[in-house]
Amino acid sequence: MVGLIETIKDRCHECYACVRNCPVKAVRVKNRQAEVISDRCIHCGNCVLVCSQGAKKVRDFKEIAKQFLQDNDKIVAGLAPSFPSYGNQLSLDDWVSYLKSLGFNRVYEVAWGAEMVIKEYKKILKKATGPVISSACPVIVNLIKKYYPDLLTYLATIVSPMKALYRYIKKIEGNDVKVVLIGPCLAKKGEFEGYEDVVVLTFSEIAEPGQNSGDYQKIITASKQEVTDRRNTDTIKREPDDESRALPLAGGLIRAITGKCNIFPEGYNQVEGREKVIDLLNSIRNGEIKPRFVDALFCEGCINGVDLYHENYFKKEKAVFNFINRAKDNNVAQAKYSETVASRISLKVKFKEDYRELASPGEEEIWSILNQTNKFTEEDLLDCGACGYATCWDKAIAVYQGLAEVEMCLPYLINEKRSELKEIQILNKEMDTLINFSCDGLVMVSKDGRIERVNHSYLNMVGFKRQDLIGKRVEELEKERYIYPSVASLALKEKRNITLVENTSDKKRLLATANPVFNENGDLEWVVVNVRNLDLINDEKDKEKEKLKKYLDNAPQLDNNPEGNTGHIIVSSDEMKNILMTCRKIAGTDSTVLITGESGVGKEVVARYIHEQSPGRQEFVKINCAAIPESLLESELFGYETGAFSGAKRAGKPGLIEKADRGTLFLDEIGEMPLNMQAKLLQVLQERKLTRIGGVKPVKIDFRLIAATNRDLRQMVRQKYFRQDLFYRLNVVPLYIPPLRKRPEDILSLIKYFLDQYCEKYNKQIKLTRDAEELLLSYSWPGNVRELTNLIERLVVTCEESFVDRNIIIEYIDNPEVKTPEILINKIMPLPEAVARVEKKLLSMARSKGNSTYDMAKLLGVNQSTVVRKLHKYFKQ
Ligand SMILES: Nc1ncnc2c1ncn2[C@@H]1O[C@H](COP(=O)(O)OP(=O)(O)OP(=O)(O)O)[C@@H](O)[C@H]1O
Repeated sequence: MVGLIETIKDRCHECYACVRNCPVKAVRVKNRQAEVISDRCIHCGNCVLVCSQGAKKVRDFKEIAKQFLQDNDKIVAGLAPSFPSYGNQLSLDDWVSYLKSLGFNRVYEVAWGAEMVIKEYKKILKKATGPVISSACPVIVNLIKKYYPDLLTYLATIVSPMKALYRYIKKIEGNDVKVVLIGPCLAKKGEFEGYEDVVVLTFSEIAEPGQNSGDYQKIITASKQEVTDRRNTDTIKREPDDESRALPLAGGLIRAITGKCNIFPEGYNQVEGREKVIDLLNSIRNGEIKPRFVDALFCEGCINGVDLYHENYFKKEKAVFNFINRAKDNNVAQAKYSETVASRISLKVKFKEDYRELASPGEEEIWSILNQTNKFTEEDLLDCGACGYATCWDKAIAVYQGLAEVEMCLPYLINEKRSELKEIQILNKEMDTLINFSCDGLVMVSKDGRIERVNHSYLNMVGFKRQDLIGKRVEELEKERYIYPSVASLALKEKRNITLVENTSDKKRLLATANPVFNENGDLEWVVVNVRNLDLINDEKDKEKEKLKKYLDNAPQLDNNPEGNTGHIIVSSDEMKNILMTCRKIAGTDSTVLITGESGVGKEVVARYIHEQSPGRQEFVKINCAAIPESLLESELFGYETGAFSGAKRAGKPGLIEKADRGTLFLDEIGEMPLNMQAKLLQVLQERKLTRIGGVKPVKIDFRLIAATNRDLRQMVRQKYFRQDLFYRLNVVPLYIPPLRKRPEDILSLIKYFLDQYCEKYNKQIKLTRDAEELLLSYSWPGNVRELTNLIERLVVTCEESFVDRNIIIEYIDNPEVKTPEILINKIMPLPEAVARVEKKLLSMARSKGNSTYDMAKLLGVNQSTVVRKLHKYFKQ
């Protein structure tokens, strides 16, 4: 069913003013739009008045009125007695002239209907003893029908003045007449809904009827002379009486009936305005008062109806009094009014109850709704009223009843948005970091061809400053031959990936690939361009590369290493060189780094390297999450305030995180951190603030976090042992350190380095033979660099020989696997030797699987005697 008041989609911006101001909560918020529920609405129009966005639209009957005027010869208007208050306060003469210029045959004052109705009230009040509530205001009628059905018997069964006039017009003008009633009230429109021969318009609607239908403004300025001929020509014996014309003023009806006003508690009561009306109805319902008659108006008099609401009240009141006192020229002959006809018209009406009860939830259901917006205790119920409901409890009930949405809670939304914003800001920062530290040039171009983002590498390549490029059109740069041909411009035109060589004004050649990015509707949004300096790619002697090589050859010193094994970081493999290069690139930022790799590969060494490379960073604070007992971890990390718990030091203590302020916090073995601590750490990372145990004031901290683990964190996230949100927060710059066996180039450099170190330390002279080196090279190093340093130290300390060969080394490697080292072919060797190695390896594998030489023979697909022979050959068994 189409309601009288609709919401204009998209104009509604969730301010909930209509929810707040609807006296009967007939506004439902659905999909973030506040819509009026027509069968709960009482047509008071408050929602229309309070909506600052103009999102509430009252159904338009202007078209029907226009149709009446076009199609009918017989059309009359009824003008409500509040007309003097409207706009420029035209006289009755002017209104009649104007309406006739629109095509109306005759104009009736609704005051005639009021006169009929007043007579009827006088009649029934002579007899009635119990409460009689006036039914002249359709909002009051709707309110009682829908929300006070128990008071329906008190509602006067008399039609409103407008309806009385309508019945009179039909009688006097004939059934084929069409009627347009004009007044300030929205509810009157609803009162006549479903009628085919009558519509109700407001003063504003008739004063601005649209282009070709008369001109209200002209009438305002026209001289009386010009419009005289358009006046009513019917003669009447008298005008409506003053009381009827004063009906739109507060207490108008009671004054007309009794000649006095507001004489409660003697039995007659006058009540206007929504709060007072509702109080009065509640009091009657509860038996607290029993007035004989109530003149009830929902607005403060009809002169305060929705169409007149914004005008000054006293100006409006004065205008009506002036009209009654003939202060203006109102000598227009009135439409025909016959008292005999009027006296024969029935003014009776029957009102039907229209009460619809809503489901009421139990306490448990209400709390479960409240929980959804983080309200778990009474203290969480702020009752701020921002959602339109006076209390959080009322709002939860409205949610249950389908009138409100859970998310309508402003404090909750603000909190959510705040964290979202923080998240976005962090993501943005992280994205900037990634973009800026990419070696490739990156450019983001909007769909209208303007450069929106560029990274440092790109600026270096093209030799422009950021401000010279941002907002510039790629086509312009192409035209001016700064960067040409433009791959972005081409991709924008052709909407596909394109790679080409761009030239710059300083004669550089750039290999540029443009990738168009489309939105979900398939429309082009941006073009992202990836750029590499072609000259650098091609030039082997490129300065950058030389610089890099030089740098890596003279790797910097590390200090403050608790294991005390190394002063250097030794790298020879390309993998490790690349890792160090990334470390240097990110050193200047505060991006979080996650270092993964097997135990002993050098994760801590790399973490310290990043710290050393970071300019201005103060302490390097290392926390081994696996080493601190769970019960102490929180106080160690966060510190505590004086007397935070029994046994706490009297003076309190800063935590390790606080100690890392302006430095680097290295969380080793992060995978071992308990889940509850993970949540707390996440909060610190998000807010960059921490609160000591027992403290209330958060302390701001600025640190770079480097986390390391040898566990598979992704797998742990899947198994719910590790928080996904924390994982993403840590995995901003992921660094994976490969195991030593995957980078044999590092093995020999490390052996040489540690041999020199320990020989010097223990004053020894030891050299490794070639086959000893080969054995170490082919060993799988399950304990990685740590195992290597230990082995070398043990060797130097305990070995008496100056030349250590393969057989000696075997004794130092207690892992049985080494005795059958992994087949690693990194050099040409005699075929028999290679065959022997393979056979030995296969035999040892078969021996670990099979229980007997027969089993081994089966596994290897040879005779048992062959197995015995080969075992003897290789293992002397
Ligand atoms: N590239 C390297 N150059 C010199 N020494 C290294 C290198 N990599 C590791 N080390 C040494 O190996 C030992 C282990 O390194 P580190 O503690 O950094 O490994 P890790 O991967 O963090 O170990 P864990 O898994 O126990 O945390 C240390 O003594 C360290 O100095």
